[in-house]
Amino acid sequence: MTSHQINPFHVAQRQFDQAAEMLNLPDDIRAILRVPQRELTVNFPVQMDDGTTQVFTGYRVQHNLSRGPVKGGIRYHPSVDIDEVRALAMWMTWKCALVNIPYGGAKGGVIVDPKQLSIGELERLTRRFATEISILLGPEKDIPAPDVGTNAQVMAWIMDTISMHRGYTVPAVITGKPVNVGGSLGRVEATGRGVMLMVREMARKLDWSLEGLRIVVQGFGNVGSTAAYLLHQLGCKIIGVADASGGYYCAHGLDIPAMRAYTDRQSFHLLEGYQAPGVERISGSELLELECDVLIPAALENQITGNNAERIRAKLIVEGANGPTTPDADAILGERGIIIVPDILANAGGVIVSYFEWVQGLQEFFWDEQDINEKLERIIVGAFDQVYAMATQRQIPLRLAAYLLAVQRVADANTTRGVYP
Ligand SMILES: NC(=O)C1=CN([C@@H]2O[C@H](COP(=O)(O)OP(=O)(O)OC[C@H]3O[C@@H](n4cnc5c(N)ncnc54)[C@H](OP(=O)(O)O)[C@@H]3O)[C@@H](O)[C@H]2O)C=CC1
Ligand SMILES: O=C(O)CCC(=O)C(=O)O
Repeated sequence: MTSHQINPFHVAQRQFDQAAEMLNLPDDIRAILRVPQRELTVNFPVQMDDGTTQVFTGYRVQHNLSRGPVKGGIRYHPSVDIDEVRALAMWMTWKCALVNIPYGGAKGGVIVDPKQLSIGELERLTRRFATEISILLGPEKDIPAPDVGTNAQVMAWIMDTISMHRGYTVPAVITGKPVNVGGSLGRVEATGRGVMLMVREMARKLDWSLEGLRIVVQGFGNVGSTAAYLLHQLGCKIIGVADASGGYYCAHGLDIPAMRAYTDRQSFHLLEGYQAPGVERISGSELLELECDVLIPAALENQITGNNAERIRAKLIVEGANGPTTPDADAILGERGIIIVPDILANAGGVIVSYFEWVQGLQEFFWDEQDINEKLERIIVGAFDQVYAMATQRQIPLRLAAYLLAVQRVADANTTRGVYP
């Protein structure tokens, strides 16, 4: 099966089923948690620059609302489909529960390649999509954020659109906004910062020095490029990075600040065309299979599967992306002794600082960046310690330990609230 044929929702359900079985969850709770609570599909028109009208399809899925309003990003990508959004929404539920912030999980997406749109088309698409899903949104109901293909500017348009409908500014309806319209300091870097902290914590457990640690990063967008940059600053050697255009490899370590400066100058932040002495072009699959200490998948789902898991030569995988490793690959990597810090922990830095942004927006009192980074570190390292302790005590993989903790919390909230009548 190729990575495109693996259904992410089936993957998410398999992961849940394994945890539910080990937790011995009652059948009714299993049935509730196995599927999303609410799903909205919208088909909406957008006027294109050439005067034609195109109809786009988008989704907002709310997986579980038992622990609070739902939270999760909005993705713009040609391969978005309802099952991908369902999976991403379910993973958000577990992620928020694992780091113990008062949210359920949601996700949204539009089937579109944002690179093919003009800035005006992107704004019109965003405002129309926001209007279509606005029946679900609100600071007390559902709070979106950025994901693949969206950014702070897109969040600002969504906030502005919802505010236009309400007749007053509603900053807490969305997070990941620019700082000048109520965004939080530290949010842009938060997911990559969390990934960096997870590499640091796992290195401590393994007694590895960060100096010279050989790291490969797949995906050079918000998450991948920030993680690469922060780890480079700590003295790690980033030997390979890739975006959708392919990979870049240098055994002595890539100049990550220069690569970030290069992508900042390109439209859509692409690496395509980057050249430097000693840097080799390699394919995306070669990049994943490079010999290294740490592999950080930070692009899309289903990158490490039953097809390539035998060829992965990292000692540690820290999942910046959601769902980059399938259960078949998990089993193979586990047998080979490769440790995985799972997505619902490793990339939780983003939603943690989104939580801070929401709180700051609701109270209209803003914190400084040091305060935010310290709070982020305390929460994500605290969650790591809990997961690591459980995994060690029960001799199970970190992913399973994370699921046992998270799923139990969500199940408990569901049970405490009760099923009416
Ligand atoms: N943004 C956030 O706060 C959070 C994001 N995540 C997850 O992190 C992952 C990345 O998100 P984010 O960084 O925000 O997204 P971006 O859109 O900022 O970046 C995505 C990156 O992945 C690259 N990419 C896409 N397809 C491939 C491929 N086949 N091989 C290699 N690289 C590829 C893109 O390349 P190109 O530009 O060439 O298309 C781009 O560099 C996703 O799984 C997302 O769900 C998780 C938690 C929070
Ligand atoms: O910041 C958020 O609210 C959610 C980010 C997100 O989509 C994710 O963690 O996958």
